[in-house]
Amino acid sequence: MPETRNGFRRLSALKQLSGFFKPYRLRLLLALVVLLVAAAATLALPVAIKLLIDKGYVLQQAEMLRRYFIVLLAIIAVMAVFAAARYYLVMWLGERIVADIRIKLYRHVLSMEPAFFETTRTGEVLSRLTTDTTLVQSVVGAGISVTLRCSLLLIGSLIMLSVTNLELTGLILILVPLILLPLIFFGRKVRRLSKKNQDCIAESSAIAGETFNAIQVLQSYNLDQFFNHRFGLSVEHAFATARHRLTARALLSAFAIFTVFGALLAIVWLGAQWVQAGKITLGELSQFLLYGVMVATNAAALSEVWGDIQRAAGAMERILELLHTQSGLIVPRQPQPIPDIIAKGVEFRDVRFNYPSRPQQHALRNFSLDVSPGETVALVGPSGAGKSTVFQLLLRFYTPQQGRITVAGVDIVAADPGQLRERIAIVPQETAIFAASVRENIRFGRLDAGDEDIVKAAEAAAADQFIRALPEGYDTFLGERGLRLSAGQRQRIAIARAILKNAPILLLDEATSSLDAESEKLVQTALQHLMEKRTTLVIAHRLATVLQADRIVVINHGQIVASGTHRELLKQQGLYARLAALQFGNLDI
Ligand SMILES: Nc1ncnc2c1ncn2[C@@H]1O[C@H](COP(=O)(O)OP(=O)(O)OP(=O)(O)O)[C@@H](O)[C@H]1O
Repeated sequence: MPETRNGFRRLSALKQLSGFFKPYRLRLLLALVVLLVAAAATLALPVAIKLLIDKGYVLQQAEMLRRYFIVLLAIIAVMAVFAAARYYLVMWLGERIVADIRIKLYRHVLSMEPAFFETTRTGEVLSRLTTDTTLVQSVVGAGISVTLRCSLLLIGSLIMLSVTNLELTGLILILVPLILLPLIFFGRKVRRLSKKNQDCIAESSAIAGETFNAIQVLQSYNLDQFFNHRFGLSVEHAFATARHRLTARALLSAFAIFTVFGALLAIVWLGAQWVQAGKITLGELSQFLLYGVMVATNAAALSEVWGDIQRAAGAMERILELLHTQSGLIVPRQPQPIPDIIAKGVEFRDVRFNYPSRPQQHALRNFSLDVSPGETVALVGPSGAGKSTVFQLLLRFYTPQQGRITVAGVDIVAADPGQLRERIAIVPQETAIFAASVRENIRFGRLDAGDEDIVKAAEAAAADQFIRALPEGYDTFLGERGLRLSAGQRQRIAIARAILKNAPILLLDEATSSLDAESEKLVQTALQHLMEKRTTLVIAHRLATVLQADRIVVINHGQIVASGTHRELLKQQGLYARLAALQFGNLDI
């Protein structure tokens, strides 16, 4: 029984759906009314048929017959109209609520701090956004409707049965569970087998996806035979599980048809004898049979939908867990405004920080750095020294455990993170290109920018020329399946984006990938434009950049170990001299 108890416990997750129903209370009420009317019409049908047979046919009264036919037609019309209205209203609610859940989930996930994405796999979040919400939709839409309708019809037809004939009702109450229990048992087995079948199909799709992505490697190593065999095995495995499922399903239908119709036959046989003996009328027997069928079909539908509801409750549980995850970023109630024109620059004062996932290891410690307005400071240090961490903290993706960071004299913890990020433009090492046109991709720097501003930004980023040479110029679609840009071109798009943003602070993570001399020159020119009159922090990988910087700060093990100009630092013969020799090669400048 623990599975059932667990099932009931899980159902409490579905209760939380009521909050999502709130804005649509009127529609919900209307759906319930429509549901009731449709159920009442369905329940009235056997009574009308009984009257038609007994009063119309048996008594051979033409006028009566016509009248009952009209009543029957009216009942059928009400059933049809209200069933359609019920379907539309209930399914509408399902679609609407799931759309609301999706929007809320996406908004929530987007507001999470980067630490959340370190511990949660993107695939998992995506699956909650798509698969889990679809499961919930099946319940909110069809599931609730089926449960309510079938419960109403089951109870209604049982009452009507007992009113019609108590003895036969007793017989039905014995027969229905006898038929249903094995059917439910078999049904579960079939469901388990179809899940297994789905998993096998998913596995073969995964193999196909993997090979299509690596098609060049696969062909160059002549691996087609190998993967043909592997894919074939996986498909055959899926076929074998499908065969199992089909066998079980076929047996299930044979059993269902035989038992259901057998039971009906038994009732008809018994009923026919009673009709002959004058115990009941023919109409009563027909009415009884119809209610009997209603009891059986609705009980079957309810048992079927129970599994769906449980699965949806599990999905809802996972969705709620995600919705209730709090972002670690604390936003002050009354944030201190950061002035637009930064007269005081950026200051790190005695900052100590370790990433949440590595509490023992300081990514930065005793870190103090002043960057004056308009100054360019180059950060240099070995891999893992903490250079990117400086950026992460300044953007307030994380909060330091000790010390403070101020921008224009305002402690960033007291500021609104949105406003803080408005004041900062970042050019990362790897440019994110979205599935949109070149123009839109640059516009992400400032969403309200006009087309002219975009072209100007692209010109300043030395990107205009290559963009115009693309098949559709600025309207060329970039992205996953779109045109591929070279590394240098991608960087210049990112620079154009940052120029368009026109923020007073610039964070620049220079790409380590080497560009050819021509692109290198273009990117450097673009960067010069970008750094003009901005307070700039740059993680430097190129000699030209360090030479241009007002100051170079050398970081090692999360601490500043030296600072000065290129020449000064070279003279000290310390870490910088060694790094520079390795990274920049020729130092005779
Ligand atoms: N998200 C994270 N979670 C845990 N530890 C991290 C995280 N990001 C960086 N670190 C660790 O913090 C330290 C500083 O990393 P950081 O990325 O700032 O170095 P870096 O100087 O930018 O290195 P590189 O030049 O290789 O990019 C490293 O030891 C790194 O392993």
